[in-house]
Formats: sequence, C-alpha cells, structure tokens
Amino acid sequence: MSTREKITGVILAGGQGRRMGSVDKGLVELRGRPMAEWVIERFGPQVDELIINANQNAERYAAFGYPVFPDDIGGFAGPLAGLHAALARAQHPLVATAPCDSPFLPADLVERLYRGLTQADAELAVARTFDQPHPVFCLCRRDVLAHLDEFLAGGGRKIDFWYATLKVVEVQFDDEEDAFRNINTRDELDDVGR
Ligand SMILES: Nc1nc2c(ncn2[C@@H]2O[C@H](COP(=O)(O)OP(=O)(O)OP(=O)(O)O)[C@@H](O)[C@H]2O)c(=O)[nH]1
Repeated sequence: MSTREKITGVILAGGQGRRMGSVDKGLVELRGRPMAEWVIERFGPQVDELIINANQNAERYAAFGYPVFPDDIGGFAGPLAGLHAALARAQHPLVATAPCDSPFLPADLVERLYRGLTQADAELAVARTFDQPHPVFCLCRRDVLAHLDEFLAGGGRKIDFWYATLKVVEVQFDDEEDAFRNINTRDELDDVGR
C-alpha cells in the first residue's frame, strides 16, 4: 500500500477584493461567518499543514489559529505571488491552494488532485469543470519554487502563462461544479445569503 505524501494547504486571501468594493474578501461574512472560516472548515481537514496568505489584517487572520504570511513580492502581483510565498514556507513536499472566496469547495479536492498529479507524474494538478479551468485550485510540488522564482523575476505575473511552462495535469470535477462557486461581488454574496 502506498502512503500519500504530505501536503501543505494554503488559503489565498491576499487579493484586493475590488469587485466587492475593495474589501478583504476572506473576512467578509457569509451567513454570519467570515468566508475564510468556511474555507478553513472544508479545506483544513484535507491537508497536513494549513497556512494563510494575507496581505492585510494579519491579526484578524491569525485569530483563526493558523500561521499567516504576506506576499514576498510587493504590489499585489496576483495569486502567483501568494503561491510563491507559500512554496517558500511550506513544511511539506506538496502544496495545495484554495482561494478565500470559495466557501463551498469540494471536500475531496485535495485527494482528487493528488491522484491526478501522481498518476500523470506531473509537477502541478489543476481543477477543471467541463471546459473551465480553476487555476487557484491547484496542487503542486514544492520544488517548482525555483522555477516560479525565475518566472516572477522575469516579470511574469499571469498564472496561466506560468502553468504553460510546467508539466500540468487537469483534473475534472464536473460532478461538483457548484462547489467551485466563488463570490466576487456584493450581488453574489446576496445570492448565497448573508
Ligand atoms: N497573495 C495574493 N493573492 C491574490 C492577489 N490577487 C488576488 N489574489 C488571490 O487570488 C484569488 C483570486 O482572486 P480574484 O478574485 O481574482 O482577485 P481579488 O483581488 O481577490 O478580487 P478583485 O480585486 O475583485 O479581482 C483569491 O484567492 C485572491 O485572494 C495578490 O496580489 N496576492
């Protein structure tokens, strides 16, 4: 029987939330609880270490009881900046990501990404529903850090462009499409109920 390699999970909460009025989306309440707490509840049990990437309100995130760290390249460079900081801090050889604004993410997200990654012997596995990729739901090997370092140092910022330089496998979650619903605007928040 093979044992699963250990996985660090990072919640990406480093964005600016402009479409919601420049708020810290992870701290916005959905049905009375911050969205980050929903993500912690669903994502936390799937990984061996949980860490939170946030660029504002560090103390409020720390109150959830997990290590909190900012991007190590400035200027809100996008989710790759958060992944970069996470890869540098992760204790385990694999790193899984989940965004702070997806409170209903699949309970078997990491397990299925891990199966896809190892079966394909890929460097990175990314979730997809039908023809829609979900780039901020990924699992990758920690040792892609050097490669990401180079990409960022060369001015690269777009996650899709970086993925195109790696051995990537897409893992289908068509049966769980609703679980990838993310909340970007006040209207979307209203839709799922405050
Ligand atoms: N670390 C880090 N994460 C980011 C950054 N920008 C976006 N993210 C994260 O990437 C994921 C997708 O973010 P988006 O919804 O596209 O961007 P956002 O900044 O949160 O929101 P908008 O300003 O409305 O686009 C979320 O988990 C964000 O927290 C960034 O500059 N740094």
